[in-house]
Amino acid sequence: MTSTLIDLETRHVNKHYGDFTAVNNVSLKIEKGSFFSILGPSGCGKTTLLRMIAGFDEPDSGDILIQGDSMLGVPPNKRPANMVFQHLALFPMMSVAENVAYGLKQRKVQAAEITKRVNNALESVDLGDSGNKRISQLSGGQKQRIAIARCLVLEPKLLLLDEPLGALDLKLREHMKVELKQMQSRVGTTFIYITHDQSEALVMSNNIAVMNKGSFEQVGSPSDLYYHPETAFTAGFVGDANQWQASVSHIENGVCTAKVSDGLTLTGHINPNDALQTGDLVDVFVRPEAIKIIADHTSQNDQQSNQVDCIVIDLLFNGANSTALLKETISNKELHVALPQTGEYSGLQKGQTITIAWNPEQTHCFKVVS
Ligand SMILES: Nc1ncnc2c1ncn2[C@@H]1O[C@H](COP(=O)(O)OP(=O)(O)OP(=O)(O)O)[C@@H](O)[C@H]1O
Repeated sequence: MTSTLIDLETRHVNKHYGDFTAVNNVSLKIEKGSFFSILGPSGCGKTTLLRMIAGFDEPDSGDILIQGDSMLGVPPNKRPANMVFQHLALFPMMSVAENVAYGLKQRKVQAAEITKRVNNALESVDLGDSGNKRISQLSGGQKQRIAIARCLVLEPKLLLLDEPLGALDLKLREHMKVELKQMQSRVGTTFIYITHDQSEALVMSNNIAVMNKGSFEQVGSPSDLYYHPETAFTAGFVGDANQWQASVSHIENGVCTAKVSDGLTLTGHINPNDALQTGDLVDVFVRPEAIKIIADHTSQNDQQSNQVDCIVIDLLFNGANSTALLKETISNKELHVALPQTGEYSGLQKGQTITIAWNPEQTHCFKVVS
């Protein structure tokens, strides 16, 4: 039986700045050769965690192991990990190849070996023909790839990437997402990528840790996090969602019915980790693509669960991601509904009243913790 190799393990890692807890009891295991992202809002502790993995900061307690060896007290340059920063520090006076060779020269590697490894590293980032160029001759995305090649040439076990696409414009960022994912699977090095951008994390990663206020909320594959969020924070942060707060009136077989204060009734799946009781408040989440427009306005005196009349406020065209902005007529809440590209709803008009509905299976309810 083959056992999975773990490249990085953190055990109950904590980091405080005075009274403030920046990283709170974080334990994780990252498999060799995977693309792992740490996703969370600004200030949640991502960079602090990555800096401890790289060795720029030490944890107050807990342990960090790379391929089974504790890294406590090991300086950054002695760890088999390299870090790519958002603002790269390429040397403008050197050629591309000299930039990539820099770390190997510092390590006194022989000239012929340096040439071979630099060429391989440039090939791996698809810039095999750019060795003689000046840094100023490269585009933003090419510079970012050189920064990665400069780390890959040192053959680290872990490549740590701190929001490396943050400084690029939107179009280039979209392009680089795909490039980075392909590059990682080509070289096979374990990538640990931190970002506040959920679409970057979803597109590139094998696994993602969602981080909030110094702790991990959930670790899982992109589709796990998207379809089976385990906390309200994950449901709201990963992907788009419509959200209500409602009071639970009935519980049966893992499903609850809850009423929004103005009368809208919602039915959805209860988070298995919540010990929910009648009368509790729940946050209820429904994805825009889970909602169906079931009819032109049908006047209903008897409101059914997960069904409501809405007025079309606006149609937000964004190619395949087009949505309708609606206002539901019971609580006046604004909702986003995905518009399928089949042309099904092409006749929709601003100001029109329609009826929408959605399935309890695609509705997630989380107990509000006061
Ligand atoms: N050296 C420090 N001294 C005091 N507080 C710090 C220090 N470094 C970070 N912090 C605080 O710790 C928290 C986490 O910071 P960190 O940089 O890890 O967040 P982040 O998730 O990477 O955010 P961003 O996406 O904005 O970079 C923040 O509230 C920050 O103000």
